[in-house]
Amino acid sequence: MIKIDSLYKSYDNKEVLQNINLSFKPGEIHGVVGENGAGKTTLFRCISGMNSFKGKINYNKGVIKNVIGFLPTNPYFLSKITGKEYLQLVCNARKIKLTDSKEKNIFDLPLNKYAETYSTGMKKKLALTGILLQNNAIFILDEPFNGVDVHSNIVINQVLLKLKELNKIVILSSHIFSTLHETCDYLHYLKEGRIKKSVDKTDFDSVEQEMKASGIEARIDRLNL
Ligand SMILES: Nc1ncnc2c1ncn2[C@@H]1O[C@H](COP(=O)(O)OP(=O)(O)OP(=O)(O)O)[C@@H](O)[C@H]1O
Repeated sequence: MIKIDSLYKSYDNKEVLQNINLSFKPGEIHGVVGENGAGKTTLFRCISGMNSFKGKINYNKGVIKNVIGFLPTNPYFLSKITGKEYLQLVCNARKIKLTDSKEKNIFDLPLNKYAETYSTGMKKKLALTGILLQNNAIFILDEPFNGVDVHSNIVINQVLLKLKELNKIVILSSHIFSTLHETCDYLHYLKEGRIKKSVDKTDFDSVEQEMKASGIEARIDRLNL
């Protein structure tokens, strides 16, 4: 289990996460939702050990960074590295033997091409394949569905459910409620750096309504259409 207690994070004296208290158990899929700039990526970076923070993040089964697969919103690849070489590299990092990259290429990516030349969606799928091959215990997926085609979205949905079945901890962000409904067990609504609401599946609609209602009409009125 991952347990976050009283987490605070500031950038240049500006507090972007305040008093975050959350726990994530194996076999659970958690969605983190919130407007742009609410702090989702910052929270993910803190959990992954990429950001410093105040407070506690404990994992009862060892060191998080050794067992975590983090999928960034926009994965970045070194130049002159093919998709196949990238998969080899991430497997080497975990001392995992990659025997047949062709068979593991579930998104039918052009593995012999340089990864930096891939489209946005292809880059995301390559990075996701990489963390799946690493056999991680924890998956943090920052907008996994964004920029990915419909068929791949269905594959990712199925992958998430498989990870749940395998007792992994999965934490993701998305702005697409229908997808969250299909995959997540819990939703955490982050607003201006604070958890405004945490709900289980039976209450997802209330979060959706609350997010949609937050000032939409007043904003549109300002345009004087
Ligand atoms: N490296 C940084 N330096 C300074 N401020 C940052 C940095 N990264 C993020 N921020 C600020 O922290 C706040 C939270 O950003 P974050 O990227 O975590 O939001 P988010 O919820 O992931 O947004 P989005 O939905 O647009 O991806 C924002 O106000 C952002 O401007």
